[in-house]
Amino acid sequence: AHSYTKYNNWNDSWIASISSSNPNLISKQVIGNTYEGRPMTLLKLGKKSSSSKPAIFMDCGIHAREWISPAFCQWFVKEALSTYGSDAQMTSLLNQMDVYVLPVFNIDGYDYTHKGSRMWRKTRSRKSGSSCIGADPNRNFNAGWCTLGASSNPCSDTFCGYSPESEIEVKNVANFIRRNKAIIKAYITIHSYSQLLLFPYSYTYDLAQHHSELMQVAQGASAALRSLYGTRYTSGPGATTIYPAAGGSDDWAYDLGVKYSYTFELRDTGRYGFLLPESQIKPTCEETMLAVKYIAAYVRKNI
Ligand SMILES: Nc1ncc(C[C@H](C[SeH])C(=O)O)cc1Cl
Ligand SMILES: [Zn+2]
Ligand SMILES: [Zn+2]
Ligand SMILES: [Zn+2]
Ligand SMILES: [Zn+2]
Ligand SMILES: [Zn+2]
Repeated sequence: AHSYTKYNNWNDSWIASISSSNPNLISKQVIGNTYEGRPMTLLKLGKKSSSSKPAIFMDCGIHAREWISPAFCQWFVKEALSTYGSDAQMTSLLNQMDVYVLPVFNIDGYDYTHKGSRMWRKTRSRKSGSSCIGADPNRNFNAGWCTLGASSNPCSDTFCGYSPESEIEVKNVANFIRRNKAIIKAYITIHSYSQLLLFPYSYTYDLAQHHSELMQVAQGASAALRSLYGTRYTSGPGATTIYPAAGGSDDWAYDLGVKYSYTFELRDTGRYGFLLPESQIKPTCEETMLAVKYIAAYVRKNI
């Protein structure tokens, strides 16, 4: 059975049940399949409307071993549906915008961490000529592709792929965002761990055009997050806040024109790392809800 306070392996039973639970607020669409043929189902949250509303796109599970990430996307969907009508921020958000949620980006890799090696990070694609498997989806986007902080060695955990968007999962998501870039006002991608709120750029030390605004919003979101349990986050551009690296989804979305583009690195700071205990799922998700709702509210007021 499904539990929001356990790490569930990917299975479309939750997707199927949650996406049919409230036709006025949630629907689903498959944006393509993974390398191993699993459907990438995108959930669309928002008050049903005949015309398309401005939207936020959020993905989880780009990196297979970062289990708290998909747990958060599931939590967000549950909270959105259960607090719509009672929570003012969530009600306004879903009335005025749509929120697209991709609960698990890298399904093949995520499934492999349950059945194979827990510390797997990449996709599970195979190419003749190499015995090594997969590429790092967050080095495979067409944003300074493979220029720094990535490897062209297929056996590396940060292998950038054979070309930009060579990974079908990356291609599927990039296509959806490209097709909908007129309505997508914000991109949020959830990772772990380190407790960071990152924004462009990672592929260069140059400051983004909207650096000061992005920093302001990040600091507000981190403060909202800290207000619940005191969890401390560091905000800043990826290059100086974590490490310089190219091919990331946030940089790509930003350069496409999605101004509010953020990467979350959730709990913790290294004690458990990727193996965050299930006892921390609830507190981590509740505090992160505050940060995501802060960003969403800011975007909504600045459409
Ligand atoms: N644009 C980016 N934004 C964030 C990060 C950090 C994540 C942390 Se898991 C990664 O290494 O892929 C990396 C890049 Cl390349
Ligand atoms: Zn389940
Ligand atoms: Zn499992
Ligand atoms: Zn990651
Ligand atoms: Zn990480
Ligand atoms: Zn809650």
